[in-house]
Amino acid sequence: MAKRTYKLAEANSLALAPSSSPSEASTASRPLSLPFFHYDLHSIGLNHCYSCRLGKPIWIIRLLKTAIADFFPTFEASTVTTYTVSSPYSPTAFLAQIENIQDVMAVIASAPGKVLITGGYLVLERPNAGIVLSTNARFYAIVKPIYDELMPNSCLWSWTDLKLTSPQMGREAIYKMSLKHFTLQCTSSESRNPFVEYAVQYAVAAAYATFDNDKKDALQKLLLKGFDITILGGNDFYSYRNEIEARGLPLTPESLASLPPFSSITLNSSSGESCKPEVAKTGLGSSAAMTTAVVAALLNYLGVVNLSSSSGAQYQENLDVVHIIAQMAHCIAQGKVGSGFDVSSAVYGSHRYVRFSPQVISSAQNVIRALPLEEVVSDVLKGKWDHEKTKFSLPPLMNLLLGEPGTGGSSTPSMVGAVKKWQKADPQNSSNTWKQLSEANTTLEAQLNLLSKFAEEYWEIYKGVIYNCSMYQSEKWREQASETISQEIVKTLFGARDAMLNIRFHMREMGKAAGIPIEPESQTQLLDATMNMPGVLLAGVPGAGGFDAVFAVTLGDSGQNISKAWSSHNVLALLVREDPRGVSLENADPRTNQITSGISSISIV
Ligand SMILES: Nc1ncnc2c1ncn2[C@@H]1O[C@H](COP(=O)(O)OP(=O)(O)O)[C@@H](O)[C@H]1O
Ligand SMILES: C[C@@](O)(CCOP(=O)(O)OP(=O)(O)O)CC(=O)O
Repeated sequence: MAKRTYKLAEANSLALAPSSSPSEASTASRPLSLPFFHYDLHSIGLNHCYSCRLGKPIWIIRLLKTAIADFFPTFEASTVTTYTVSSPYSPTAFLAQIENIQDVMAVIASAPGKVLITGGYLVLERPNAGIVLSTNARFYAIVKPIYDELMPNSCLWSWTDLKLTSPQMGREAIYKMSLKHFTLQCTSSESRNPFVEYAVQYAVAAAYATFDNDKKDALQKLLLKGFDITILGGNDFYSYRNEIEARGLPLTPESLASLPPFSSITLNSSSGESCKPEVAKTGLGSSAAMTTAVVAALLNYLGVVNLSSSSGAQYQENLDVVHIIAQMAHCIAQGKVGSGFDVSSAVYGSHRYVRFSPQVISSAQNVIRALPLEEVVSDVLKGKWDHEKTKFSLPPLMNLLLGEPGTGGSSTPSMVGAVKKWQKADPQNSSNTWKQLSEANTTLEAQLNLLSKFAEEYWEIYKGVIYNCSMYQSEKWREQASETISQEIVKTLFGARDAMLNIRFHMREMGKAAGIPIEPESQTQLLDATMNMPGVLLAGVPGAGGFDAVFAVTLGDSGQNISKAWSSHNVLALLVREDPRGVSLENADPRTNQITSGISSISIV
């Protein structure tokens, strides 16, 4: 066969597009010029990896083969003798990644990060609602057995092994888990991860609580093989401003895109800055997405739920089980029952949320438990979960944009504590502010829903208005509308803007009264400047506010210009966008996808 070179057209899409020459192929759409390596997979020993995995093809080979087979339906493995790849990974790094990535037994689940655009603080109390958008930032959990075979006599053991790896934090913790009480003992001295620890305990207890005796025997065997759990958070969850500055790169999304996937996480120094959390984060809800991904992967692995077909009533019931176990684990690990919107969006995706009544998980909160964990979990599973989730998404042709003004974020629990203290100390003024905030939140939601309705009923007119307005500052929008429907649409755009301005005003008042920086002065200046940029509908501080990344809702294609304008304000536009998908199972280790998308060409000889 003649040597031919193909370009991998899209990240993660395995479609192969012919390219005219190898040199053209190797410059395929990479954001920044990284060093490229060209090598033949056989020469770096990939054949060996291929054959030593009990005859099971490892992902990379399988994916490459699928890609090639798609292109040449008659392709057979034996007809290809050489795969040459061009990749930003050196041969050693490529192999090291691949060695990490295999195993047919592995269950991989992912859950999204979120942005709470309305309802910060209020959503803590029923029946206030919050609008939460899930994002394309995803957290992954990979669960597989530690041992392929059961050890002799292992059926007599009452402990199993748990290994938890967080490569981005350089952490690995080893535990022993009691199969009787589901307690965990950390046998390595590494720092612990309470979110994952509770996720494991509750997921295993949920399996015992729901299985009949036959299934319990099989469960016991599976548990005795141990759990090997790897957690990986997408770069979007973390702040990389310092790295970008240290590398001398511009503060742009392109620089962010040039970072290796699943980069190491920067820890904030604990030099007395009480407002700074442990990890330098963007505020997308990493702990909730992590807990949800681990719970979903484990519940699937153990056979409690089956998320592999994503429709129907059974699927919804399965999601509800993941939601309950993830809420329990997240609340107990955090040491407080928050509103739960972040776990809810990690499970269900974008929606309008009303919290669950906190007493539904009170039996899990009793430190001195009279009941075995299995019964506690069973109780909570059967409890009256009264949270509400209503479909919500941004109106068409509108985009979510996030900008990071500083680095490191704020600590939410201390801000919530301050607001609660103010509510107690000044009940009258605080309830007044809450009432006005609640009205403004409702108005914004209504205006956005109305815009979606206009899009549905008058698509062409809607599209025209949005694209026209996307090019101008809001003060020029009225000039863009000549007839009644267009004028109504523009009026609704202003309705949404005004509601947001109201929300911001009352959030600032609340911050001043409670003595905390909900919309600090620096953010006010940034948000005012942003709302005056062409094509910006609205901007605000998400969730609890503070120094986390700010959000903007932009019209049409104006986002790119806003990223540039932010860059000149020393604000880093993130790569995050709205993605309404909630928790899901994945076909492959995300690091494999990154490898295949990092390969710009394959030459077949
Ligand atoms: N990749 C990771 N590996 C291990 N733990 C992580 C990882 N990402 C986040 N965490 C945990 O989650 C915590 C941050 O969660 P949280 O305070 O809820 O922030 P966020 O605003 O992102 O939700 C971190 O302090 C850490 O304990
Ligand atoms: C104050 C809140 O209503 C919203 C907090 O919103 P954030 O989005 O700031 O949350 P974290 O991910 O915990 O930082 C508290 C709550 O509802 O839990």
